[in-house]
Amino acid sequence: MPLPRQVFIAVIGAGGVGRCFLKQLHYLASHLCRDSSAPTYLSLILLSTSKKCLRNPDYRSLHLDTWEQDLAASSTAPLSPEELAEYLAHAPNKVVLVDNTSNQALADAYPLFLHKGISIVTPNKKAFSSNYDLWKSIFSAASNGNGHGGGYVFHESSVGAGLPVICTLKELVETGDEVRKIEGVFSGTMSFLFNSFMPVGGGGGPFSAEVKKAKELGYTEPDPRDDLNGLDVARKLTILARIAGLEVESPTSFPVQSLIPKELEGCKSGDEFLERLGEFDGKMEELKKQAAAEGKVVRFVGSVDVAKKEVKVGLEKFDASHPIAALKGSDNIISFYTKRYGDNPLIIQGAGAGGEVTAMGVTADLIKVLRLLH
Ligand SMILES: NC(=O)C1=CN([C@@H]2O[C@H](COP(=O)(O)OP(=O)(O)OC[C@H]3O[C@@H](n4cnc5c(N)ncnc54)[C@H](OP(=O)(O)O)[C@@H]3O)[C@@H](O)[C@H]2O)C=CC1
Ligand SMILES: N[C@@H](CC=O)C(=O)O
Ligand code: NA
Repeated sequence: MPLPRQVFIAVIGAGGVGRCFLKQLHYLASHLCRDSSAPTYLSLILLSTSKKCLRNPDYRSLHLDTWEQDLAASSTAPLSPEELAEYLAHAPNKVVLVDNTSNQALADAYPLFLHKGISIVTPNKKAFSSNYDLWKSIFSAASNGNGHGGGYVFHESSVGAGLPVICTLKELVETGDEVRKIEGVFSGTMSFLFNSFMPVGGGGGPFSAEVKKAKELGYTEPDPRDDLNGLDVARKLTILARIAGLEVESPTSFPVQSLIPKELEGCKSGDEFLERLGEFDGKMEELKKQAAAEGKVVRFVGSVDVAKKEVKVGLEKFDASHPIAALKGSDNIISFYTKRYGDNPLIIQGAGAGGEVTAMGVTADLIKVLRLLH
């Protein structure tokens, strides 16, 4: 007999973000079940990486305190998205799927999960920034705002990690403000790279060494080339532009500046790319010198001009006194220019990458779904 107000959780991906999410889920589950007035029991019923899967055939709970050893000991292969949807659709309680991967096939299956009443929370940008048809299928299958029995979907951490970027933009739009322009630094990796390699006042180590550091710190995409080619920022701007009402077809349908040297475009793997990147440190030093000669620094930025229907992504020079030049660490800064806010934009700033802050956005989205399910 299922416990009252029990919700099943299936987690795909246990990397930098996934393992922080599992820790936060453990905290949340133990707090929610102690609420004597309305306890909610969260049960982890499936956990999968690209190589292994952990699940009990009768949907019995997995152990949140020993998942790592249990997963390592498992010899069960991961399910395909279709098998996963089937398995979760037959669960005797409501299910929330937590996609902590950057997998496109799983993202393509979101409409299938939602149609089956399975809710989704995720930091994965792929579903919301690929072709516009997928975006439409996801939001017509989801119950968000139209309550027709599908699951709910939330993806706050797909832009600005845990920073409240998507919910803020949605509230501006839903309350009738006119969003005119969104601009800023949207990549934790790019922010870290340029803040460290080209700090205001001079100094900074070789560019390639900072790229390796950003990967070690868990800021980059699984393959750091997805950050350096500008596509990660282009995906985030595609998501924001769509929420602001622009029908952007894909993240490659507007100008995106890539920092991948032409000679390294053919690298077979991210590791080969990282090994050879040092050969191009001289070019980045040149860029730094040119900007310094004008008393400026270079930063990787993006913008959505809603009125002009223009999106762009690339390098720009900034005076040392500009707030973008003064960012630290992996900070993002995102400015919303709207009719209500006039010339003084609404600004959101803070860490834009990292396991804990990204998982926080995912866990907060899970809490939003739990409130809607009950
Ligand atoms: N890191 C960050 O700061 C931020 C990340 N994000 C997004 O969060 C997501 C996760 O990022 P991060 O944790 O850093 O990435 P990692 O590479 O550290 O982890 C990815 C995890 O997903 C698993 N995985 C990949 N493909 C599949 C698949 N087909 N089936 C099951 N599991 C799969 C991997 O399995 P295996 O262990 O077997 O390789 C791994 O456990 C990405 O979409 C990223 O864009 C968003 C905001 C910030
Ligand atoms: N690789 C991304 C992670 C968050 O989306 C970044 O660096 O911003
Ligand atoms: Na966010």
